[in-house]
Amino acid sequence: MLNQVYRLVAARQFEVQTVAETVTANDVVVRPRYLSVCHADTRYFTGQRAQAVLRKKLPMALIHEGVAEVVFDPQGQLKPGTLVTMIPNTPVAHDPIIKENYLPTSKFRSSGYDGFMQEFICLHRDRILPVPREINVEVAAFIEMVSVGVHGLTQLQRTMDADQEVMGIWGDGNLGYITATLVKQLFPDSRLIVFGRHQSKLNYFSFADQTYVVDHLPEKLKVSQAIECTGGRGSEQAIDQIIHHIKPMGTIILMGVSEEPVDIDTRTALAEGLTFRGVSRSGREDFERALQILKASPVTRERLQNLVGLKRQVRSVKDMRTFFEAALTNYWGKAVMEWDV
Ligand SMILES: NC(=O)C1=CN([C@@H]2O[C@H](COP(=O)(O)OP(=O)(O)OC[C@H]3O[C@@H](n4cnc5c(N)ncnc54)[C@H](OP(=O)(O)O)[C@@H]3O)[C@@H](O)[C@H]2O)C=CC1
Ligand SMILES: O=C(CO)[C@H](O)[C@H](O)COP(=O)(O)O
Ligand SMILES: [Zn+2]
Repeated sequence: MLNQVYRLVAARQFEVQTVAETVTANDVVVRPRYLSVCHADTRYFTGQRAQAVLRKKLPMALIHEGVAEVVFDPQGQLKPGTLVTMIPNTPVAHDPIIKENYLPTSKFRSSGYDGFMQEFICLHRDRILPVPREINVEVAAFIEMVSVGVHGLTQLQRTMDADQEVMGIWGDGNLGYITATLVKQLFPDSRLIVFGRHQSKLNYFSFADQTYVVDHLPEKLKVSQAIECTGGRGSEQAIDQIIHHIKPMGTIILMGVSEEPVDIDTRTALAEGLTFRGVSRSGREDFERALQILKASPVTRERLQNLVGLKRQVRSVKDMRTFFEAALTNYWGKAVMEWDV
């Protein structure tokens, strides 16, 4: 099969390249319909990664969040037109202990391997899952980020002590919002507090029990467990604040990505017996759990609909660049492309 792949070749520059691909009986060919932008993609688009990283990874098709429709299933199990979510992590090995998203051999799309900005995508059949009809296509575009939130909270459940009284989320952006909606489903009896930098963004978290702008925290405020969803330079301040506002022996889930190493007050972390758990990406089981939650919970679907911040049709290489530029200045929510190339 000859495929058109839309690759980032240098900062802010996309090019179409024709690639010959072999479709085996274990694959399914899909056509992307709606694609959603992650911070990881904008870091490549703007050339924010280290030069050595860019040299190694580009040219590469961006995007690892998206929904597609089936074009051809060699086994005839999936009908053409079936809406599917695509799992960007592609494991090439199995380990009884290490999850697929932490295996160094796994290939992750739009991080060294071509992402979803393609005419067709040929995926192994275990890398797609049908999307229940209850889920709106724009929300379906960012199921991957929902699955990362699910993975983070699953890891929290496996690590934390018995105290579920107050869950604290640091970060008032996309990941913070998604994780907050999931906390309401997975920890229904807990109080949810969201900590952010912008009152105008915190206003969207109307379902949280409390929100705070981070420069006005009551000294005595304590959370039982904490989830960091800030990333970038903000994560140092967030981690420091978490260390000083979490109860002894609490667990801190770290999800934000920082280009530079950040300082951590280990003296206090040691004295209070804190646990830090890094969480990155997700695997098939997290996608399955995310789909179950979305199917079963109309209120979660409604809340996630509020996260669609920018939606535009993309039909050409020129549109791709214009869309990414618009995504960079989009203040609230996910930027979703209606992929029509
Ligand atoms: N682990 C994983 O697998 C994944 C990680 N990520 C990462 O998560 C991070 C967040 O992504 P996303 O939500 O899309 O980004 P957003 O920019 O939408 O959200 C981050 C928000 O956190 C705010 N913030 C910054 N510093 C603090 C602070 N100290 N306390 C509270 N809030 C703060 C930011 O404000 P301001 O803009 O003013 O700085 C911004 O509003 C990124 O680094 C992204 O790469 C994303 C997906 C998956
Ligand atoms: O967004 C993510 C998962 O959804 C990850 O943060 C992303 O994959 C990290 O990749 P990279 O190392 O290329 O920045
Ligand atoms: Zn991502």
